[in-house]
Amino acid sequence: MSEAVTRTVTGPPGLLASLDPLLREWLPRQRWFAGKGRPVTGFSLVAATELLPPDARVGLYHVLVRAHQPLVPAPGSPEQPGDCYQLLIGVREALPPRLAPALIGHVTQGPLAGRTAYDALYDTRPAEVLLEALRTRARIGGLRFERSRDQEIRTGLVPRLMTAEQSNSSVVYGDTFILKLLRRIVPGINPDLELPLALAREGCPRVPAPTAWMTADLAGRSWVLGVLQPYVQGATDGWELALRELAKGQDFAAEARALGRATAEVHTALARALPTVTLGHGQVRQLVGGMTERLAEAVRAVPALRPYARGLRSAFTALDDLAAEGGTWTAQRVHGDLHLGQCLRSPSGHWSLIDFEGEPAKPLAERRLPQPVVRDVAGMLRSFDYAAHSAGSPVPGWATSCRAAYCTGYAEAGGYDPRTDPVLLRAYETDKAVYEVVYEARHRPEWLPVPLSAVRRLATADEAA
Ligand SMILES: Nc1ncnc2c1ncn2[C@@H]1O[C@H](COP(=O)(O)OP(=O)(O)O)[C@@H](O)[C@H]1O
Ligand SMILES: O=P(O)(O)O[C@H]1O[C@H](CO)[C@@H](O[C@H]2O[C@H](CO)[C@@H](O)[C@H](O)[C@H]2O)[C@H](O)[C@H]1O
Repeated sequence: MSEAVTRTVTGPPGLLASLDPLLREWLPRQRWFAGKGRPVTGFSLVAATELLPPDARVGLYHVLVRAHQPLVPAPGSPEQPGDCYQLLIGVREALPPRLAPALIGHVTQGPLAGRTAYDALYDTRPAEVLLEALRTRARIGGLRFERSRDQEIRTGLVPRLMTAEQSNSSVVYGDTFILKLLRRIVPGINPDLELPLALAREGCPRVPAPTAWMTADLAGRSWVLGVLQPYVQGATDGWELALRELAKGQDFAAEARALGRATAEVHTALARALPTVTLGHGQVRQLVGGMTERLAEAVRAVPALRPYARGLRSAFTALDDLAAEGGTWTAQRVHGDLHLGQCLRSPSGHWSLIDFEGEPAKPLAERRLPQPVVRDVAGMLRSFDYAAHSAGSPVPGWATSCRAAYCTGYAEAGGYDPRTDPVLLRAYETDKAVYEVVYEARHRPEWLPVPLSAVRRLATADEAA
C-alpha cells in the first residue's frame, strides 16, 4: 500500500502497509465491493483516522483506501487507482468466536504484528464510538460528525450490524436508529443525504428524516460517509411483503396502490423542494443518447442481450421521435433506484421510501440530474414483475394488476397518470431492464432470466403499462 496519506491522526507508522496483503484477499469478497471480476493489485491510502488506540482492548481505525485494479480482467492489463472504500478496521489480540465472520486476517508485519484485524462494524464498542461521535457532533481529524438541530440521540442504545444483502453496511441502534455507512464513497453532495434532508424540510412524512450524518473533509472537498436516521420498528419491506402475498396466492393491488400514492407524495415534495426543468428535444436527445449508449455497453457485457438490441433501441428512438414532433416533459429530482426493497411498510400500514443513493454505479453528477418521475415509476413496475417471476408458483395476472393499481395510486396522489405517457414509460422500463441485466450478470447470475424475460417483452412491445 503506498502511504500517500492525506490525514493521519496518531497511530503507529506502517500500520496500514501491514494490512495490504490481508485487504487484497478480504475486500473483493465483500458484497459491497464494486470492482467484482478484477483482482485488487494494491491500494493507495486516502485517509486514516485513529478512533481507539491500538493498545486498548479494541483498537479502531477509520480508513479510506483506493483499490487499484487492472482495467480489464486480462493478463498485462494496465493497473489503475479505482474506487475509494470506507473501512472500519478493528484490532484485537484475538477474536472472540462471535466476531469470527468479521475476520480480515492476522497481521504478520509492522507494529501490530501478532494482532488480528477485523471489520469493526460487527463489534459493539466500535459501533458505539460512531454513535457517540454523532451524538456529540465530534470532529476527529478530517472526520466531521453532525446532527440535526431538532433530533436528540440518547445514550445506551445497543448496536447490531444488519446482515441483509446490501450495497453498503448498516448498524441498528436499539431499534431506534439505523446508521448506513457508505462503502464505495465519492466526493460531493450525495443524494442519500441531500434528498431526505430536502424532504424533511418539506415536512414529507414518507421518508425518515436524517438525524445525523458523517462526512470527511479531504483536499478541500466533502465526502458523505454515513447517515443516521430513525429506525422504522417492525417494518417489512415491499419485496418481502409481495413475496409473502404471492406465496399465499394473494392479490397485492391494494398495497401497490398505496405505494403509488406514497411515491407520488415524495415526488410532489421533491418538486417543491428542488428545481424542476422542462425537457425539450435537445435534452430528450441527450437522454436517449445515454440510454442507447448504456444498451450498447450492456450488449457488450452480456451477449444474451444481442438478439433483442434492435427491438430495445426502438423504445428509445420512439421517444426521440415524439420529442422531435414537439413533445416536452417535466424533469425533477427523483429517487433514482426505486424498487420494492426500498419501500418499508410499518405495522400500522404506513409506507416509507428509503435509500436515495440512486444507482450506485452511476457518477454522482448523473445521479443528481432532474429526470421525469416516470423513471421511478418504471423502477417499481419492473419490481412487481421481478416479484411475480420469483414466486414459487405463478399467480396469473399478479404483476399486471399491481402495475395498474400502482399507476392508479400514483395518479390519485400526484395528479398525473404515468400510463398517459406510454412511450416515455416504455423507454424508462427498457433502460431499467437493461441495467438489471448487467446488475444480475455481475452480482447474481442465477437471477438473469428475470430481467431477460422483460427484455423479450419490451423489445417487441408498443407500450409498457
Ligand atoms: N429507516 C429504516 N428503518 C428500518 N429499516 C431500515 C431503514 N433504513 C433501511 N432499513 C433496512 O436496511 C436495509 C438497507 O438499507 P438501504 O438504505 O437500502 O441500504 P443499501 O444502500 O446498502 O442497500 C433496507 O433494505 C431495510 O431493510
Ligand atoms: O438495493 P440496492 O440499492 O443496492 O439496488 C441494487 O440491488 C437490487 C437487488 O437487491 C436491484 O434490484 C433488482 O432486484 C430486486 C429484487 O431483489 C427487484 O425488486 C428490483 O426491481 C430489481 O431492480 C437493483 O436494481 C440494484 O440497483
